[in-house]
Amino acid sequence: MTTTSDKNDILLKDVPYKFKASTPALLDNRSFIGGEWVGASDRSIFSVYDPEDNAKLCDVADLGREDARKALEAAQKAFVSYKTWTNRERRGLIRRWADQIKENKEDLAAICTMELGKPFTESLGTVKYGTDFLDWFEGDIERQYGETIPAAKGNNRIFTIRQPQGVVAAITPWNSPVAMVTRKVGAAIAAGNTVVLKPAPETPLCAIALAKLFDRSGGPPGVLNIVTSSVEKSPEIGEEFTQNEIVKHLSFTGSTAVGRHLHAEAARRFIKTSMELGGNAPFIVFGDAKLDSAAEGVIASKFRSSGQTCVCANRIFVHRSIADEFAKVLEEKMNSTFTFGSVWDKDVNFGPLYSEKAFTKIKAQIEDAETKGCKLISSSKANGNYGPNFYPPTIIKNASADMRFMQEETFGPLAFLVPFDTDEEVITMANKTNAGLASYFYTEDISRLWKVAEALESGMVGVRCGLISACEQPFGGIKESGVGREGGREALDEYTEIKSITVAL
Ligand SMILES: NC(=O)c1ccc[n+]([C@@H]2O[C@H](COP(=O)([O-])OP(=O)(O)OC[C@H]3O[C@@H](n4cnc5c(N)ncnc54)[C@H](O)[C@@H]3O)[C@@H](O)[C@H]2O)c1
Ligand SMILES: N[C@@H](CC=O)C(=O)O
Repeated sequence: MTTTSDKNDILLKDVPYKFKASTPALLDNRSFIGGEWVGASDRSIFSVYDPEDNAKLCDVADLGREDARKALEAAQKAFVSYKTWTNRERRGLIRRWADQIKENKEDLAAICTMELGKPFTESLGTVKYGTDFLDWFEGDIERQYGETIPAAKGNNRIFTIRQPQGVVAAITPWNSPVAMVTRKVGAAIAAGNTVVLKPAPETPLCAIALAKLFDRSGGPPGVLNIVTSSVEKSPEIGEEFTQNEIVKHLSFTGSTAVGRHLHAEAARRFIKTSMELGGNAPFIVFGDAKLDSAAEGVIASKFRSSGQTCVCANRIFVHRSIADEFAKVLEEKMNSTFTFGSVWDKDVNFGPLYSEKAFTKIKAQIEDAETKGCKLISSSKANGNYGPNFYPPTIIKNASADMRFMQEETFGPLAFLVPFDTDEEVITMANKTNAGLASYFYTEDISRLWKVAEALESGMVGVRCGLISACEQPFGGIKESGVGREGGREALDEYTEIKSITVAL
């Protein structure tokens, strides 16, 4: 365990050399509990690294179970008065938070680029996507209606109201450190709950910055708490979240393996869960598809964030009659779309993987494909040295169903093209996975469009569209991709309890 010698040593003294923002004010390395900026009670710290060169960026407070308990208690205390706020008052808070983020979007994007390695221009897009959720919840919160239900007994009158649940414990992944926070925390707080958030150890700085902006928006102490922790200590935070009776809802986004464990632990105490887990999206190009637009769809879906999103196309099925021609069109688009270089250069739109671990995983899928005789075509423009975790956008022709990527998320920029012959065959292959998050397909045939959209086993389907993520859409999966929906009209329902009230006249 690494510790600091002095209680105040944790405070950042030097701004990390990579942080190119107008003001360093948003950058902090402490946790936020009950409105106070704090280090770990045992003073331990962990390091955050730069994905562009693996150099250390800074140390961050490494909180443990006891600190998590304090944060839950602070959230519980805050709930007592926060639950009495009217919907309009909460709406005002969400509005001010969103405005603060918009005013500081460049600084927040710079923090995202620094800790995730996302090109700065893409980070600005991700900050906008994250703020969209707050705009959406702000609009929705005053429309949380109940119902009047005709009673079977003549003298009874039944109606329903929606109430906040209490303390929400939230855990987020590294791959979308702004939007995954606002999508959860924004909905929970808009609905009247208080929150303890544990961000990913790889990208805690965006969550800390978001809490600073929440604080500046007049968020009451304890309504939002941030508990930063290392990879080693995250499981003990998870234990506290699932065992402490204060927690009424565990909202998790991350891998299916960790989600399965937390879901089972939460079930022991009947804690409500929202589980946004891994995907393995099929992307089908039928023989009648417009090849240009299908190739654009693959570029958008497969290579967004260098292939590191849960909804990225993972298995690309192409009808055999157009397979060679499609690979050519895709290669041309790939070569004309991406610009490589420093992630701080505004023209650069493709960055490194987030870590050495991610790089090792995709290398294993590449070796598997090469051993099985596949041909790899990498972007011809990626001819410089872009750092140790960089892998160029790559097409893998003639991939087959016996390869590793068919059953595991690639989470990297590898476009595996698998030929198919019939609609029935491709739907069977597309559904042959435990994941069920997103699916995509391209066709010009209206009857096929409906049949395939209904047959695909996933929570979300993109038809002639490679980018489906939006604040107004119910985002979530079926099968082992999770439970519940975030965003859309369903989001606030997820964070409220429905209560029926029967009045006898
Ligand atoms: N469905 C969605 O909306 C969605 C969105 C983004 C990412 N994801 C998925 O997330 C995964 C990538 O993220 P990751 O690598 O950070 O996932 P991960 O499951 O390893 O980690 C996610 C979070 O859980 C924490 N964690 C790990 N073990 C824990 C434990 N025992 N108790 C408590 N917390 C624990 C981590 O520190 C991190 O904060 C991919 O599978 C991706 O598909 C899903
Ligand atoms: N950021 C992604 C989620 C998965 O990684 C999205 O919302 O599209």
